[in-house]
Amino acid sequence: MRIDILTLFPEMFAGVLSSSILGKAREKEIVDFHVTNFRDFSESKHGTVDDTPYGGGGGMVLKPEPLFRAVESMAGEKKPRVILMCPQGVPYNQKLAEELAKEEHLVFVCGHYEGYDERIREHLVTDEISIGDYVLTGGELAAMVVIDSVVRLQPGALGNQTSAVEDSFSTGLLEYPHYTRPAEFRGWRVPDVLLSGHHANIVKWRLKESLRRTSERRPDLLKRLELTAEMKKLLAELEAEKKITDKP
Ligand SMILES: C[S@@+](CC[C@H](N)C(=O)[O-])C[C@H]1O[C@@H](n2cnc3c(N)ncnc32)[C@H](O)[C@@H]1O
Repeated sequence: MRIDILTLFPEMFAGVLSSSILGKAREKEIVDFHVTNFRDFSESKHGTVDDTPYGGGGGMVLKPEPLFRAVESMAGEKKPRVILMCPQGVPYNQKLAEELAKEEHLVFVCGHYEGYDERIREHLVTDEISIGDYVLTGGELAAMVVIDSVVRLQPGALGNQTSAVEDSFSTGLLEYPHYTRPAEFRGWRVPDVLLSGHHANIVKWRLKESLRRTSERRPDLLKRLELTAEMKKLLAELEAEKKITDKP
């Protein structure tokens, strides 16, 4: 997979793209990152990339020419998916991460200042993504969030460390709790089933705890999920347990 990042602050990416899973994915040639300062594509000799808004008002607006020229310089047989990081975009989630992870080439456009010339939205980008209902100073941190979540889904990126299949959201549920050694710490014991070595019981316990956690923390996720017969049974068990503990 190739990932291009168009930014006015390329230095922000150095640590993130060379560390941990992303750094290893790059070393293993699973992903190829290209970070470009789109100021280099400015038509003005001073490298101007922004201007005041037509109609007046505060803040500066990113001009269309540098970003169009930067994207158009990426000659390739297939047109890349060009993603504008933007608080007005589609809310980002794991489903979208999985969809983007299948692409061969992604281009991230990181904005700054007040916003973009609307023609960038209308005629250059294919997607607009928001990482949440809050406003950042620039699109760089938002792009890093999306890139991290997409790269870790590439085959081989996580090595044999772990699998993304059971992660929260991939299954439609929040993940079950984890424990490691020691089996007892300050009097708090690891659930017996995890020490039992009984694989089928462990699988069942994990599913039940995933359901418990999701129904407690994110009931909205449960509502969207197509429940299997086993899930329904486990949810009924959880409900019965709740009734017992709720008793005065
Ligand atoms: C200060 S913000 C501009 C906000 C804009 N005036 C608005 O109200 O929509 C500057 C840049 O940060 C990025 N940004 C800010 N919040 C974001 C979010 N929640 N998700 C993705 N990108 C964001 C975008 O690239 C945006 O162009």
